[in-house]
Amino acid sequence: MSGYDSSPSMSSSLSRRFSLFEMKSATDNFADELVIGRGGFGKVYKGSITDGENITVAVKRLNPRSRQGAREFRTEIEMLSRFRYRYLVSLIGYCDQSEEMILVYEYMPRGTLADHLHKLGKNYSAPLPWLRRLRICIDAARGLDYLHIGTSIQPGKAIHRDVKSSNILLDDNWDAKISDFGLSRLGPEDEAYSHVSTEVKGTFGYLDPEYSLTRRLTRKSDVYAFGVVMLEALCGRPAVDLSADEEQWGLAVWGQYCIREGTVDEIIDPSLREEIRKDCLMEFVQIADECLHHLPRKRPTMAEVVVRLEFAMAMQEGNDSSIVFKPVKSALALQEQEDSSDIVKPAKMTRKVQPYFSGTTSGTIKSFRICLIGTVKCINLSVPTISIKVASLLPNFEM
Ligand SMILES: Nc1ncnc2c1ncn2[C@@H]1O[C@H](COP(=O)(O)OP(=O)(O)OP(=O)(O)O)[C@@H](O)[C@H]1O
Repeated sequence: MSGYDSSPSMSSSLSRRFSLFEMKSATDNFADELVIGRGGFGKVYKGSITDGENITVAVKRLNPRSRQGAREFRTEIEMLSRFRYRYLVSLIGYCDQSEEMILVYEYMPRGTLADHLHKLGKNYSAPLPWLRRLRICIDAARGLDYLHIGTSIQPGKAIHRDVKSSNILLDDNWDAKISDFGLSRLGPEDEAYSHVSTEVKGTFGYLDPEYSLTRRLTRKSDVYAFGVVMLEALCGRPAVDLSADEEQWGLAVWGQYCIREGTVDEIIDPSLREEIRKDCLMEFVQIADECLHHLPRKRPTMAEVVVRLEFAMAMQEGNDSSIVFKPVKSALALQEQEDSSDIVKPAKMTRKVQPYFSGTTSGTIKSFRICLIGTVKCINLSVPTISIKVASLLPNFEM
């Protein structure tokens, strides 16, 4: 029996149900040469199915022994059958036969935003130009806005809960789409700040501190994570970098500190310095800073983020030739400078990770690195699902 109960309400007429035989022939019996990626819940293969014509697909084979995986498998099908939009990756179908749980997606040939930002030199030779990064951010923001609010034709009302650069996929035209809905939640129905109480889930480096503390999940937790993605795009740094100096381990805190100190130039991706217009950079940095505000209600909605990113893009595309890089402070930073209690200063961290909050909760850390600072040793762990005492990798705040 499969770990997934495929009641008729679960499967959508829009998603095709494949047999295991079809999945094996699509992936040459799950051949290793066809593996294009690995996530915490299994391998992803490049495959081919026929539906009148040959279609290239991405086949995600989940670990059948993972109970958590079974839940996420069901959620992914429910969400992607309900929400269909050009900025969300499309689910073509699924297979739930003989203990197997397999998802079939449209194939995204240019991989993930994370690949292009953090795997330069491996699969990708040239850094992404600034305009492309901006467009990718706008596409991803549109996808999230749709998920949060929907359109007049199709209401949204969901929270993604695992927004990160490795869940932003890129197609042939560099159009970006949000993927990985296994952790997402439906609701709440009404205004942006209403919440649902849930176990704390997500990925370190992107977790909204307020959600981590209170378990009150709102759309603003996605906005926070999106702010981290924006900083990644600007800086070319991962959300958590344990090989950096201790005060720079968490990009969210480090980035905000630099924004408020007017030292963004220290962390901006060097390949972008000649490209970014000052006014565009100011706007971009200000949006990111607001997305990362410690109070969820002070963060913008994704709809506002879309509009403002489009504005930033218009600035970048303007004809004015004053493309200069100068350190900037966001308006928010300037406004809050008056209130010193709001200024976040990353303190020098002690060697051991400081708990930013505590409490036993279930975290889906699908893969992370433990780096022994000062040595070159890195251990890659892949843990399907674990229960943890949550300790954020963010440094302590000096108040
Ligand atoms: N639709 C797709 N088209 C092309 N490649 C894909 C697609 N979906 C996933 N991949 C590749 O497979 C990799 C693993 O994806 P997956 O969603 O399983 O894990 P992840 O999001 O990277 O990590 P995790 O889900 O564990 O947090 C991705 O990084 C990407 O390279």
